[in-house]
Amino acid sequence: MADSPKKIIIDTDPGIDDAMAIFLALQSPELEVLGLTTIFGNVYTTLSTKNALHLLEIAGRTDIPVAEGSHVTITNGTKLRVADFVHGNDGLGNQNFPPPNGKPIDQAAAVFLVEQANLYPGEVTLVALGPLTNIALLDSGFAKKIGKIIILGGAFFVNGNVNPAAEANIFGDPEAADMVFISGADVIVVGLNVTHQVVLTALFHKTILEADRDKLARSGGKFAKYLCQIMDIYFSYHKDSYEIKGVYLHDPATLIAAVDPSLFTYTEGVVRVQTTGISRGLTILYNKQKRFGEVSEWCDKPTVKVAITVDAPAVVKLVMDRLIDS
Ligand SMILES: O=c1[nH]cnc2c1ncn2[C@@H]1O[C@H](CO)[C@@H](O)[C@H]1O
Repeated sequence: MADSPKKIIIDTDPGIDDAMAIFLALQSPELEVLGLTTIFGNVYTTLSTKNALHLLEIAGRTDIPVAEGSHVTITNGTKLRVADFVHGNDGLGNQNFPPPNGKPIDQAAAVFLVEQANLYPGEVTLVALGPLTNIALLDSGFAKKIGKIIILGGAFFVNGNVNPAAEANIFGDPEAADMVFISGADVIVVGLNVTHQVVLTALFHKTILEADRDKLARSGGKFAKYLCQIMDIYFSYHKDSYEIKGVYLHDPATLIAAVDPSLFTYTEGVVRVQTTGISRGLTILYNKQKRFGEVSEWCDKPTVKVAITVDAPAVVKLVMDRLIDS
């Protein structure tokens, strides 16, 4: 008998690549989406919630609940940095879609997460695609009850994307991220060192006939077409910032780690987050290759699994196939 699908909750800040990851999840028979929880990051939380509801309406999956998350960081910070220059003012490529008809459920994200983890102890995978505030709000009981947390965040041994030190999700709430990394939960972290290898190619000159973007546009896939409609700004941001003819698939690659973790390799160690100074948001992995003599902030802390390599062609193929076949 086939395994029953893996129950997942996606904590998200949609976001163009979040939209892609949400659609992918809905297209993956290996997964059952229990709900979406929202957070600030690419946009403010209120807009994340609207976008999550909108995307579920586009998908015809209004049966899936959306629980709104925190509007402030774990330290009550309100000066949030959102990435409208990456995703547009509306988070979805400046398309001015009509507001969604649906509403979030009455439960806050943190309450919904605890309820689902209690309902299915050890069985729920939380895929965290934004800053980690909602998860840091939960106590140690949650770390024990949740099956796995797969996090898009950090930059291990490479530069960040907010500045040379910090990746955007960790930079959004460094204190929260540090709490989650040492929470003792079964955590997998997928950082920029891996997601920057997973590129969806674009046609910018006529010699690349079979760019991924064109295959999506030419396909009849409902999700592929919708994504092509919203993705222009994401492509031009990558061209301007990185001079690449394509886009990084941060959120979709992380979602694929829930579908098939064997497409990645991992190293295990303690991860801490720098919370002060010019390197605020820096993720530091202690890989345990040396036993240090002095007691430090890395001693006796639970380890997490950090993705180190990825079968990028296989991940891109899975993403493409599932969006085209929709
Ligand atoms: O330069 C950037 N600043 C802020 N957010 C970014 C930037 N580039 C990409 N992302 C967004 O942050 C997550 C990965 O770090 C992804 O959700 C991506 O869309």
